[in-house]
Amino acid sequence: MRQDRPTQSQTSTRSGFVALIGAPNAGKSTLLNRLVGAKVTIVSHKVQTTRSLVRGIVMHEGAQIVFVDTPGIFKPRRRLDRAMVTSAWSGAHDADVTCFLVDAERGLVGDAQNILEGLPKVSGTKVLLINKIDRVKPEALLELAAKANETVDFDQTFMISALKGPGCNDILDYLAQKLPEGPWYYPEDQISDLPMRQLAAEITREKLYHRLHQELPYASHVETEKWEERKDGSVRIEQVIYVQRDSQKKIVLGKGGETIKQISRSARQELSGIMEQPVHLFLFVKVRENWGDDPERYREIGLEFPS
Ligand SMILES: Nc1nc2c(ncn2[C@@H]2O[C@H](COP(=O)(O)OP(=O)(O)OP(=O)(O)O)[C@@H](O)[C@H]2O)c(=O)[nH]1
Repeated sequence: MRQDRPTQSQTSTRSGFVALIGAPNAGKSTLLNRLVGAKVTIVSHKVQTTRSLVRGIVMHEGAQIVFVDTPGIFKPRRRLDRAMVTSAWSGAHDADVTCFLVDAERGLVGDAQNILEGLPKVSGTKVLLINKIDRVKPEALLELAAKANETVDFDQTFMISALKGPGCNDILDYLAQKLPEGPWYYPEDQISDLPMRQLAAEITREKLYHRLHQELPYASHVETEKWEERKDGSVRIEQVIYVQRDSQKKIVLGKGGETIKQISRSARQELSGIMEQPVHLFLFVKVRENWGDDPERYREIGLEFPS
């Protein structure tokens, strides 16, 4: 999964992989987008938004820090769940540094506690990030930090608010000096390794999450099928939203196609902004009953198909 370290000898630079792991909704995607300074991964108030490993690249004080945003780790039930959780742990096992993000308000309960107990098996530097400090009293933070450090001997602990900013720059300062010496993996101006087609599909999926409040988004999946750069400088993108039932298709379309129009409009606006060019976005909804059991769909998302 991770790339081999480039072979040319260079000693003045540092580089490495940093996995962000945590329970669903801990704030991993929010943190990654803040550290990178741009949107590379989707955020929603619903859990389990991130499905595969997304890399966000930060240049800081001569170091290239390649963050790997993992799906939230939770007790898997469906096949898709299993693939997501396996992918998250493999992100940690491959990394030079693993940052465990905890939601300060929720504390070390349920999934967060299970991850904490699994962390001793992960090698490399381990960092505790206590997030959402804007939501709790300072005393509670110290208690939480002490409790987590009883189970895992963290190399460093940071108190942060990924949403508001405090503490986030300190993480970069620390990581920049902690990563091993070596040449950079990616060009200096690259901020993500997510192909544009996939990012475009993720943006539409985010709009689906925001727009529809039922259980539906978990049963849906977006793929970019066509991508055509036009002579006038615009791009024409066709995407398919896969759902599992006819009733779900109706919900996505909405009355007179109103819902899908709104989803399309906000996805198009965001994409045009990111790509700095006009975008024509066409969305289609298809029913595919068993997409959750189809290996091809997993490959598209970037996950291993669990047996
Ligand atoms: N108040 C507050 N809210 C935050 C903070 N960081 C993240 N959030 C919110 O927490 C929610 C979940 O954030 P995400 O970044 O999607 O969480 P995630 O860990 O990537 O979630 P999954 O994709 O489910 O694994 C969103 O509504 C964020 O706005 C923070 O520092 N303070």
